[in-house]
This record gives sequence, structure tokens and C-alpha cells, in this order.
Amino acid sequence: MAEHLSQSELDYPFKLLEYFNGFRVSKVIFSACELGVFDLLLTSAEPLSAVHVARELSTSQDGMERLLDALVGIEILEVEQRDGTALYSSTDVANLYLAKGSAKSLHDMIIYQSQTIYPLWNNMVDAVRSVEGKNQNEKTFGLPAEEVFQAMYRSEEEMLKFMGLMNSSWVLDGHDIVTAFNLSGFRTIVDLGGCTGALAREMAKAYPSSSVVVFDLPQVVETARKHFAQENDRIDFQAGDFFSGEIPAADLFVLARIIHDWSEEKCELLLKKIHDAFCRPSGGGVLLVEAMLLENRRGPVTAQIFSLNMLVQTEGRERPPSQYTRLLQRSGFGSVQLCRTGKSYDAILATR
Ligand SMILES: C[S@@+](CC[C@H](N)C(=O)[O-])C[C@H]1O[C@@H](n2cnc3c(N)ncnc32)[C@H](O)[C@@H]1O
Repeated sequence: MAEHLSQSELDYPFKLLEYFNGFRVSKVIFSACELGVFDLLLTSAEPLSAVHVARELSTSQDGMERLLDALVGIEILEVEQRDGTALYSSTDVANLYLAKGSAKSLHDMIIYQSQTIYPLWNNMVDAVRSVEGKNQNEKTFGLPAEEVFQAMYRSEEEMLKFMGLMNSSWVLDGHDIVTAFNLSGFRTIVDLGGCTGALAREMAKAYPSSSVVVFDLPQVVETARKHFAQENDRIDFQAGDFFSGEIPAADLFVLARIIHDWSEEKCELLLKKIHDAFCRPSGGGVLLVEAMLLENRRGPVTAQIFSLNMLVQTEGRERPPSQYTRLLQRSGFGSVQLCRTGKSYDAILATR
């Protein structure tokens, strides 16, 4: 049997081992973030020993030394030996992306992945077995599966963590998304489920002549105003419920990572509601922002993994372009254009 295998097939077990190790590598980064390793090293004027870091962060010396060495191994920290003592220092990458304060920090994303996504994924086998496609909020956190956002917002702390996660995604992809199409013709833009306003701010930056409103649930709007507002903010917030209440009129509606949360029926309901809420009788648009699957089912692996994440956490899924097009056409939209950005998220622009 083995003689029929190609070299890459013979080497495949090593690739599998690399995949298995992936979760351990994530845990190394998550643990260092939760303990505050990157924040401490960022603020230290000189490299620190494991003893010093352990004392400052109230950990064991042995555990901290192993953690710091693993961070050196994955090239997130640097180490030098002085008089027989290992001294650890941060890298630009750690300072920029992993420490808390930086404008490009992924710290909130990491904390959410570690404390919420990780426990949900521990129940992936049950999620895949569930014939009704039930999410794993009940089994993981003891919360009803039907109320997706009540589960996500079960405490103020959880809401802040989720909003931090949403906010940090647009640090990486925001500009590519808002410039995927020329949207300058849309003067009134409403970002439905716009959360902290991170994508809306990118929109306002790219299209200074347009007004941009973030529409979200009342408690989210309140938290966004309190924790995520920026000086000279050019965006406005409006509170409401896009399923049970009215939505404001607009020329362009943005639905970023909204369609992937919900069942086909709820998505169609929302898109039809949007179709009836345009400011002008013709020319309105809707911009969907999602991680699009390939039509041939061969990737991208990030979108396939997001789709599994939707299975454990929501009612929804990721979709290939043909399914978005069908959904939009069934809701009354005539023209549909797609743009793959090459990053995690893609854009779909539909007009009436
Ligand atoms: C997955 S998040 C996406 C957030 C944001 N669009 C982004 O991409 O960063 C879904 C958003 O929809 C909001 N949402 C959920 N149900 C809603 C409803 N019924 N009415 C208004 N907003 C809702 C949530 O509060 C959350 O901000």
C-alpha cells in the first residue's frame, strides 16, 4: 500500500501533527494574553527574567519559564542570555498586535476566543450530531439555544468581550471592505447590527460626504457609546430591533456578519424589510460582508471554520456566492456583484 503513496502523502502525518499542535499554540498565546505577559514586557524598559515576570504576574516560576520559552519558539518574544540568566523581551509584533493598548491590538479577539469560543468548540461533536442544528449555548453555558444574542450578552462583561472581538476584526479588514466597491453614490448609509461602529467609522472615512448611522439593539448602542466612542466621531447611533421593530430609511444598508447568524427564513425576512426601506424609489443598495465559501466546496478553510463556528454558536452558516445571490434575488434585489478581498471577509453589493 505504502509504495503507491506520493511523497506528500507519506509526509501527511507530519501535517496532521502540525494541525493537532495548532490548538496548543493558540493556548500558549491565549494564556500569555490572559496573564498580561505582553502588557508587562511592553512597559518594561529592559528585558526581564522569568523570575521577575512570574513575580509581577503572580504565577509559578517554572510555568512562566516554559510559557516564555514557547513564546520565543513561535517568534513572538525574544530571549538573550546574560550571566547564565535568560532575559525575555517583546517583539514589534507582540507590542502591536498582542499588547492591550495598541490601536491594532487583537487582545479582545484573543480573550473572546479563549474564554467563549474555545469552550463552545469543546462541544463540536454534539453540534455535528444535532439533527436540528442546535447551537451549543445550552450545553456550554446553560443558556437557551433559541436566544442567540441573549446568550452572547449574558452579562455586561460578556457583551464587552464580544463587542471587543467585533471591533478588532475591522482593524485588519475594514479598509478593504469599504473600498471593495465605489459606494460614494450612496449618501445615507445605515449599518444594521453595526455593533461598536468600527466598520461604520471606516465607511465614514472613505466616504466623507455620506452620513453613516449604526443601528443595533438598545443595550449594544448604550455600551458602544460608553466604551467605543471616539473623539470627533462622524457616525451616529440609533437603537432598535431589526426583526421586530422599524428600521431607518437609507440609500445603502450594510449587513456585516449578520446574514451568517440567522436561518434562511429570517435572512429573507430581513432583506425584504430592507428592500422596502430605501430612501429613494430606485437605486438603493445593500452591502453584505461575509466570509464567502467557494462554490466547489474546496475552501477557503477560514470560511469553512467560521461556518462550523456558526453551528456551535448561532442559527446560521457561511455560504457560497450562489446562495447569497439566490437569497438576494428572492428578496427583490436585481443586480448582485461579488468581490473577494483575499482577506478574511468578502463583500457582496446588491441593488434594486
Ligand atoms: C455578529 S455581530 C456583527 C457586528 C458588526 N456588524 C461587525 O461586523 O462587526 C451581529 C450584530 O447584530 C446585532 N443584532 C443582533 N440581533 C439584532 C436585532 N434583532 N436588531 C438589531 N441588531 C441586532 C448584534 O447586537 C451584533 O452587534
